[in-house]
Amino acid sequence: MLFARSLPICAAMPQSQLTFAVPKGRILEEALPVMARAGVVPEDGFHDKSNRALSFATSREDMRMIRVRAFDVATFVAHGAAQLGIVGSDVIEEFDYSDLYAPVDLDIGHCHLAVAEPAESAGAIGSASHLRVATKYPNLTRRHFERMGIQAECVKLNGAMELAPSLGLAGCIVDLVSTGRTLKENGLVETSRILDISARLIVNRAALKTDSRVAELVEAFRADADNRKAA
Ligand SMILES: Nc1ncnc2c1ncn2[C@@H]1O[C@H](COP(=O)(O)OP(=O)(O)OP(=O)(O)O)[C@@H](O)[C@H]1O
Ligand SMILES: O=P(O)(O)OC[C@H]1O[C@H](OP(=O)(O)OP(=O)(O)O)[C@H](O)[C@@H]1O
Repeated sequence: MLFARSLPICAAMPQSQLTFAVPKGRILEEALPVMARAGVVPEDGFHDKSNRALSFATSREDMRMIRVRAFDVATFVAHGAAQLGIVGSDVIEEFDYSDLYAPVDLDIGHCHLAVAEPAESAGAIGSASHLRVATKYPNLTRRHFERMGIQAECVKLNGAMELAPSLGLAGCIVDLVSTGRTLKENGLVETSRILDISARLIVNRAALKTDSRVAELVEAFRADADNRKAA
């Protein structure tokens, strides 16, 4: 305590490292140019697919980039382990973390969350009072069906949801759709659209309040998004 009080206040004190979390899959390709325009470029090793490192230096000395699963981006940022991140609004809505703030819609990673049923019995769930649903999004799914007065029992899967109805695991699925090809090729049809999705810049609320670099980055991403909208 005595030591902390006697520390001199020095303007040139080194700043702590910022951590920027990005999802490792499909959003990444679209996110990298957006990040570059905001002044954040990962080191060359980031693009090497055989590289097993998860944390990378960036063009900013005071920032590293971590590459994690999409759902984990929100977890790292909400807990303050990363100050900033990019993630789909599906993930933000599913978790609903109070410490997470999503100030900029990046207008990339567009898709939507939908209910899909077997083509041969499409519409059948409308009359059910209880349903078994395969999904990666149990919270959004329960909320959606509650609004319809249907109790949804969710079977949590992490991928290949489309297999569940034909194998008797669930009556329908709630999953992401972009081209619709996966549904079609697996004998399913979309019967209800739940949520339109795009990728967002997310920040930890406490970091935004206490670190001016976070607020500056939010402004840089916002200016870029506004420029693209105006173009
Ligand atoms: N067709 C699509 N299918 C899945 N996600 C899509 C699609 N189109 C856009 N997205 C967005 O991409 C996000 C997934 O991002 P990404 O693939 O980069 O993460 P990931 O870490 O590889 O995901 P996972 O945890 O499934 O491995 C979704 O949360 C969604 O917001
Ligand atoms: O409408 P489409 O363009 O066909 O895209 C939708 C598919 O893409 C996603 O899966 P992904 O490829 O991310 O694999 P996953 O099943 O492992 O999540 C999603 O879960 C759908 O299965």
